[in-house]
Amino acid sequence: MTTNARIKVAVIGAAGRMGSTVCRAATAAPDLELVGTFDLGDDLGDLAGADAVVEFSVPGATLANVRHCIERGIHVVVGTTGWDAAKLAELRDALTAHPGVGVLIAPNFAIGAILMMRFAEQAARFYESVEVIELHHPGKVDAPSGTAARTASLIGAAREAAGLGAVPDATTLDPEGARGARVDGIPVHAVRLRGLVAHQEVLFGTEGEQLTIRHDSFDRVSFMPGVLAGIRGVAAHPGVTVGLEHYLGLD
Ligand SMILES: NC(=O)C1=CN([C@@H]2O[C@H](COP(=O)(O)OP(=O)(O)OC[C@H]3O[C@@H](n4cnc5c(N)ncnc54)[C@H](OP(=O)(O)O)[C@@H]3O)[C@@H](O)[C@H]2O)C=CC1
Ligand SMILES: O=C(O)C1=N[C@H](C(=O)O)C[C@H](O)C1
Repeated sequence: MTTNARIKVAVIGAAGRMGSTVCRAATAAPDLELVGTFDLGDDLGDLAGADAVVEFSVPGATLANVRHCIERGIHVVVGTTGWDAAKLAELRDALTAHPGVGVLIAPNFAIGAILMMRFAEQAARFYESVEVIELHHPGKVDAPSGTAARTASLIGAAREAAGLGAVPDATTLDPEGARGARVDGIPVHAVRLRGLVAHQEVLFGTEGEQLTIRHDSFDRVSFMPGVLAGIRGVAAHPGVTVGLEHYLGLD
């Protein structure tokens, strides 16, 4: 009888809302072994000999943490937000010396959120108007959410490919910024409300009809199947992958 070795996993940001949930999920998974937990101020060292690290910290710290892993040849599954084009370029640069290392950057690990982004991308070319509303718990430090930014970018690219122009909007007077942020030309609005976890609506409009695509994460366990799929798949995906959909056959 052959027994497969368990994947050794360490978690950075382990004391946080997501990190602590990942620790429980990894401990419960029979094919994973939680070997190390790290948080702010801890020496990451050799990350307790982990094969793969899960990183859920803060946007200002994630690049340095991921670099630390890459330099030690350790695969990384990243959920932390704030990965703009400049940070991704630095990451790709760091990986050139470690071509066998896999890094997954996933703006959202919930399967429904991944499908929401895909459906929004598909719908984009059919509608003149679109707006993204993201709604989160008030402990969230970044706005707009990584999911909303990614959704808007995907919609923006799909609109451009379809030859659609700017979304119609006659606003010329908005001293308080009531029309929200713009990401790749798409209006994005952020709500912070006690009691919420992570939610998003994508509103599409054209003459005489509206399409609303909505996803709700009511509990952080919603992210765990995706995180575990990331841990199990990351070694087989060397280089940088943005979006768990590429591990799920959705690309
Ligand atoms: N991709 C996805 O599916 C999801 C992504 N997220 C993202 O994950 C990130 C974390 O979210 P959440 O768990 O709610 O946040 P929390 O604030 O609850 O957790 C972050 C943890 O990281 C710690 N931390 C801060 N700085 C460092 C550092 N330099 N090194 C290691 N740890 C550090 C914090 O410590 P301290 O509190 O002492 O500062 C805290 O314990 C956010 O960017 C969020 O947007 C969240 C949910 C799902
Ligand atoms: O901070 C959160 O909670 C979440 N962050 C991610 C984001 O910014 O998109 C994913 C999810 O929305 C929960």
